[in-house]
Amino acid sequence: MSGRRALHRNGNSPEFNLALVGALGVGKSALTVKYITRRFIMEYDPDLEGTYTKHEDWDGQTVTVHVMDTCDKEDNDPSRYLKWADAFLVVYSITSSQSFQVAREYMESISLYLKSQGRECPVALVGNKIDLERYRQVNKSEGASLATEYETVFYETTAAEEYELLERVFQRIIQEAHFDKYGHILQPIYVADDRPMAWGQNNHQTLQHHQSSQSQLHQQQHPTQLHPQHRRPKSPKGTIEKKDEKNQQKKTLNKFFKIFN
Ligand SMILES: Nc1nc2c(ncn2[C@@H]2O[C@H](COP(=O)(O)OP(=O)(O)OP(=O)(O)O)[C@@H](O)[C@H]2O)c(=O)[nH]1
Repeated sequence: MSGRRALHRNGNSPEFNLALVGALGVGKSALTVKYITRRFIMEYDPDLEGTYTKHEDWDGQTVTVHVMDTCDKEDNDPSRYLKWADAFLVVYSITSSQSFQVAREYMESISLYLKSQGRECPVALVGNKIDLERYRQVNKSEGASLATEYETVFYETTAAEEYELLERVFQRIIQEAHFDKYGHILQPIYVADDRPMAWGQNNHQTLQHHQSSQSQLHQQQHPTQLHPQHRRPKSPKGTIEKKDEKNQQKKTLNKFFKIFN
């Protein structure tokens, strides 16, 4: 093994706050718990808002991910998660057109909030419950087009089936959040011939495992995912040099995603 590893710039362990938002019943709790525990649990208290933490081993370093399963009620102030989050997953259920409308409203309000703060932040639009295809009310193309409108990535997934189906959603958003927060790419481990290998021991992934899950996911991803330069270009911060450097790194990031897809 060549041991080409990314060293974290400031020596601290990367840490991210991800907020899942969306209408009631779309599966925010199910996705959160599945990501944290790899288990699908059928019922949750609908009024319970919780934050869960997972430590992942990426490229030999511990990445700490805090996930907030939000529960918006009329009198709740959304700034609790808008201020807190480094990245957002806007979730709807493919079996509910109404939840898709709510997702649209979330996309708009998050976008307005970030603009008002001069912030850039990764957002992913996630259509959940694809195991319930026969009850589908929201076409994949509608999801893709909403994501394109807001220049975000788009996934369809399910909390009820293979862990890998949703793992990729979280991994992608974590990688983007890492790039935005720390300015460099969280790299996978490399083997001697420079091919990506496992993402980390705690992820229990082998190359073969990873490739098969990626090929499944490829079917479900919107093409803009493979071309990050086509999305989220708004409100760049910092100097032009910094921007160029970031663009260069984004291209590299893009290359990694191509490798995995
Ligand atoms: N078949 C299927 N059911 C799911 C999936 N995700 C969630 N569910 C079910 O949908 C229902 C609502 O899921 P929750 O995770 O509670 O949804 P939520 O978005 O957290 O909504 P609240 O708990 O009401 O805030 C539960 O009965 C889950 O078991 C999925 O991917 N597939």
